[in-house]
Amino acid sequence: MTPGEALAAECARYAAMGWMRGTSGNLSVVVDRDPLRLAVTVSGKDKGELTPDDVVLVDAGGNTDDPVRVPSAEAALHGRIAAVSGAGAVVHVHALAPVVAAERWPGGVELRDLEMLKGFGRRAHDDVVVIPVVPNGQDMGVLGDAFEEGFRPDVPALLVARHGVYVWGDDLYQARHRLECLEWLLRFTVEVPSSRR
Ligand SMILES: CSCCC(=O)C(=O)COP(=O)(O)O
Ligand SMILES: [Zn+2]
Repeated sequence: MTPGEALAAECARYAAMGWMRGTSGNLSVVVDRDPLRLAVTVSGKDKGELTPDDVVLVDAGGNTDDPVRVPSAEAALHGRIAAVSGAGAVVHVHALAPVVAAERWPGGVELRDLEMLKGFGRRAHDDVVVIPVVPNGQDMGVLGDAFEEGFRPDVPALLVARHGVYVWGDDLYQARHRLECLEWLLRFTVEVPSSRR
């Protein structure tokens, strides 16, 4: 499968889950590590209807020399996450539970004692996972600096307040599995009163 085919297929899956409403969300895969180059989804299109041609090659700063396609407005944050974490794929969706969780716990969202933590690469018990939250903004350099400040190699996710969630992994499939488990964990956390958790 080409990067374009894989990105379009993953977008269709997330869109069907209601996590890419409107034209929201963007995905990327690393196609070269040195220098870093990523294939990222185009900006402003319905991500449930992408074709394999709707991807753009960008550098670590999100810049492209493609004369036609416009990369995601968030391509530079994908580049920063891939550079800092070593991830091979970065996914960003606008699912609701991550945004509600970030709103309630702007200092970071604590997760513990849940079996689904294993799907996020952590232990179900005797472990506390804190998902960092950064303020939203339109400057990807500022967002990237905030991400890097709170980066921990054992937490492959970032919540952007009033915006959405980023998750990454070795490839699109690991990123997807982590995202699906994290969304479940965050939904549980916002829906179940703290006295029951
Ligand atoms: C209604 S979506 C607003 C922009 C955004 O947050 C997003 O994820 C999509 O941006 P892109 O440039 O990748 O289409
Ligand atoms: Zn977004």
